[in-house]
Amino acid sequence: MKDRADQLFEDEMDLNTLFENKHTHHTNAVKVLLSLYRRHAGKIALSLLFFIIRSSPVWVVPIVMANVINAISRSDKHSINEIWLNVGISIFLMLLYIPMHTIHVSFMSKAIRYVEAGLRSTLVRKLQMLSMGYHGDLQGGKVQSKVLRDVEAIEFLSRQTMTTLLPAAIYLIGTAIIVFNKSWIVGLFFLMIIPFGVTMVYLFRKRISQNNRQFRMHIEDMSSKVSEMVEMLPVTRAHGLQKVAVSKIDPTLKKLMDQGYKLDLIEAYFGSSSWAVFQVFQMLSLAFTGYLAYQGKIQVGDVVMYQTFYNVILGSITQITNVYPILAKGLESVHSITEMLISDDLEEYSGHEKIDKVKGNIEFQQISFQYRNTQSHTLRNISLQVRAGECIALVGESGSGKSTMLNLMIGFYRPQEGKIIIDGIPMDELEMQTYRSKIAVVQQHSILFAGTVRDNITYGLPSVSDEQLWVAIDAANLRSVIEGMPDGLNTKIGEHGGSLSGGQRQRIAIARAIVRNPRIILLDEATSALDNKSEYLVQSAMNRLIAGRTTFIVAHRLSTIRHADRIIVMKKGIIVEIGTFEELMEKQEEFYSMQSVHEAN
Ligand SMILES: Nc1ncnc2c1ncn2[C@@H]1O[C@H](COP(=O)(O)OP(=O)(O)OP(=O)(O)O)[C@@H](O)[C@H]1O
Repeated sequence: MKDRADQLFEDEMDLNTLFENKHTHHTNAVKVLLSLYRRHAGKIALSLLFFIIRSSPVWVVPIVMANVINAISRSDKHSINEIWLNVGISIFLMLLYIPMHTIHVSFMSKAIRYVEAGLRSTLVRKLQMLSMGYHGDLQGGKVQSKVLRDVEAIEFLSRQTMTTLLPAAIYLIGTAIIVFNKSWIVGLFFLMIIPFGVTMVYLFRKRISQNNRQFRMHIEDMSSKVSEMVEMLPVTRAHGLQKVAVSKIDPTLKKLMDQGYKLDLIEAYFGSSSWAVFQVFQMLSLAFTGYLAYQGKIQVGDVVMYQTFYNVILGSITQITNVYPILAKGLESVHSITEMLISDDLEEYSGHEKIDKVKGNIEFQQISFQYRNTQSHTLRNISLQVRAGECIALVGESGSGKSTMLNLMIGFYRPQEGKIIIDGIPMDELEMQTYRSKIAVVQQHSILFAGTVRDNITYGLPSVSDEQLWVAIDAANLRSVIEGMPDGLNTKIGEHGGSLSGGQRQRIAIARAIVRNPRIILLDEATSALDNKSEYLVQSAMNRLIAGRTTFIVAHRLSTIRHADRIIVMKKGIIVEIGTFEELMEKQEEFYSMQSVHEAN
């Protein structure tokens, strides 16, 4: 039973609705960021309020300094108590900084952390909703880069906005108000710097954001190449192709390095130019207020005060301009994530009809199917009726469309023409999650994850008793293997099942299927040769799995083909023959010739 608090947290974390209404691919990154933070507006307002209180020394201290200097320089007009009072107020405000700053950070951090966790969780949810076609197009590394790197950049952007940008803006506005109150001539002089800052940001803005976009693309490219390289590692080593593999990555790294260097240079040029311009202005300001004091228009202490205020204004503008490149980088990441979150390339089927008991009758009606980005149809005009409990072997040359048939049955892809009907209900109307919970898929390369043997077998099932588990394990011929493991069912297996043999991995996948008690089984029989004993163990486990259930097997072994109720022979996306083993052998056509080639080999 899920905790109520957990459920509330989960609901709050799901930001998908925020992106659902946006059908444009040019969503403004700033707007997206604002909508992300909208639900935390209260926390941010409180955080800023405490920030203003904690920052009060910035404005009070220069006034105190001026008061003290003026009191000293005109001691005939001021009492010594003024000095004590001024210093006392400053010290009080400085001590107040400690609690006020902590409260300010705690409100801010809550808002940022929520958005960060919310974005990650929304991305993960979206990944589960996107179609298999989308995942096919997108390389794995890119997804990782979005979930890890881009969310981090957005967190950094938020943090910079709240710890640098907004504070600098508050300092700037607060100080300007005080200076204008004291002397509008000095105020006007100070404000002359602002147009300079704005012009500078504008000039650099375009170049920096273009460079950032290119840099991000290079990083995504690199991470997908590296993950591809890691995946290919066994093949690469086995063929002694290490040099080739490395040389495929080097040019990408070089491009990334060049682009990064270009970016650093632009940022350096941007930073140094603004520094120099502002320093010159500071000297001009000293000359200006010094001149006013010389003329007797302001007091000596005021020169110090204005100079300090000038530094605050200068510091704020420098901070705002310096933080711009970081903001640009973060906004680029917002853009990258938005791309994925607004994608409407969702799961192909969205029917609502739940079937409680799947019997396993399957009908293909005139199916034609073409993968996206391909020129021709992978399946053409497929019609087939399968009774519940029947075992169908799919055979045919490589690329003839056997795995595609299985993919269509799982509902990964939707045929452009024709219908698939399950127990009389068209797949379009079916609620996919309940339907799929009645299907078991055993692939050629059994996908295992890092975790215990038990977790791998019961994957995703809420409650499986030990008794049910052992029945499945026995049926999959795994008892002796598991009993021989150091921690039995709780033994950890490495990622992708690295510590198990091929046959053992297949049998774990078979146990995973058996424990689900599916009505429809889709099997991609492993082509890799197992030794006789292992083959026997896998085969007998498989026979127990498929007994009495509708089964489709992409079959490579003669024993499997022989025992199937019907064999479907495929060629270039169409069904060329259907029949039992004996019938097809008697016909002496496609299947017969395939078998003779097979035997000759
Ligand atoms: N995701 C995909 N996108 C584009 N084309 C694909 C995709 N998957 C498969 N194809 C193409 O569809 C055709 C049929 O592939 P399929 O995997 O169904 O064949 P198969 O009969 O199972 O082959 P094999 O026995 O080699 O596994 C092939 O030409 C293949 O290149």
